[in-house]
Amino acid sequence: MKVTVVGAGNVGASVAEYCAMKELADEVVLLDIKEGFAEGKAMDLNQCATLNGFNTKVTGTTGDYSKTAGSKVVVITSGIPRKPGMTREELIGTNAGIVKTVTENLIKHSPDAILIVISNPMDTMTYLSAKSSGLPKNRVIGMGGMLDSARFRYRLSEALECNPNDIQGVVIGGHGDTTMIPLTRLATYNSTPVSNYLSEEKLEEVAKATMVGGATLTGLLGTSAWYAPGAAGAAMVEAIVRDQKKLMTASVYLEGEYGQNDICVGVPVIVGKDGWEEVIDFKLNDDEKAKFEASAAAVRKMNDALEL
Ligand SMILES: NC(=O)C1=CN([C@@H]2O[C@H](COP(=O)(O)OP(=O)(O)OC[C@H]3O[C@@H](n4cnc5c(N)ncnc54)[C@H](O)[C@@H]3O)[C@@H](O)[C@H]2O)C=CC1
Ligand SMILES: O=C([O-])CC(=O)C(=O)O
Repeated sequence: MKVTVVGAGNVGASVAEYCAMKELADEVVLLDIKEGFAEGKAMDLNQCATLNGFNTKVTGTTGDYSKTAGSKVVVITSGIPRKPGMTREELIGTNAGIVKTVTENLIKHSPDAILIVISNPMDTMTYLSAKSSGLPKNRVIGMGGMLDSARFRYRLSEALECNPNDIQGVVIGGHGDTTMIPLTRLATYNSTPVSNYLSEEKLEEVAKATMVGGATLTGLLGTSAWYAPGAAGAAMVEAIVRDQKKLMTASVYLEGEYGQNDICVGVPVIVGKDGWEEVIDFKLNDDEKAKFEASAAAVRKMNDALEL
């Protein structure tokens, strides 16, 4: 079984590394347009096989899509990342063209694949991929909410001074600095509401830090993050190839769910071998519903800039 990752940069190489480490496929194909880059990353990763004890083979290619043929899952990370001070939305001018071309090329060689879109602005790139691939809606999934939820859980664990794995928490809505919605009301510490332990002010602080999580890292690193984005991408690959039926937040094409139509935006979904299989209704309260509507409106405005 084959998994392809397009874009062998920071995020793509990280997705490929986690996929190899977890042996999620027999072969992981890395494709990039920069001459020799994907081949180099593949060689470096293959030289980890005996050190980390994995049997997945990594193949690198400069733009040869025939090597990606028959992939079960493809992960799209190609495009530019933001620099400090930029928003994700500012990347649309460059990344829309890249994501559209890449999607079309991938589908020619892997018509049965499930697409995981990571390139930013992710919700709009997922919508573009869904439209330009013509694939059934369940086979196009945007990765953002898993990362944002992981950051939310981590920030909550810092505030509670506890193990992050004891925290449950979900972020829905758009994957943008102002559009994501950390669902503080539903977050728990081993099944007990986090509000039992943290003040309103502290919870607000955690939610705000979560929303600008990507921007904070971009400010520190000079480019955007890759370890947690790579791990989140690989977790979605795993849910598909191992048919885990996991509840994950992902950007998917909505037809009435959460009151939205003809848009890809982050909602809780079950992920398994067929892609995203079902949207789960979290029964939002009025305040959360209003935030979700505003978030979807902002994503929709960005989608309007696309030439479909
Ligand atoms: N959805 C999310 O949660 C996250 C999204 N991102 C986004 O992922 C994207 C990639 O980020 P990084 O890996 O840090 O950037 P990077 O610059 O390290 O890597 C991007 C790679 O894409 C390649 N590329 C460009 N055009 C291509 C094409 N037409 N075909 C094949 N490859 C092509 C480049 O040569 C480069 O190697 C960015 O748009 C970034 O904003 C990053 C982190 C999290
Ligand atoms: O912040 C960025 O531009 C990259 C990204 O989406 C994230 O790390 O959440």
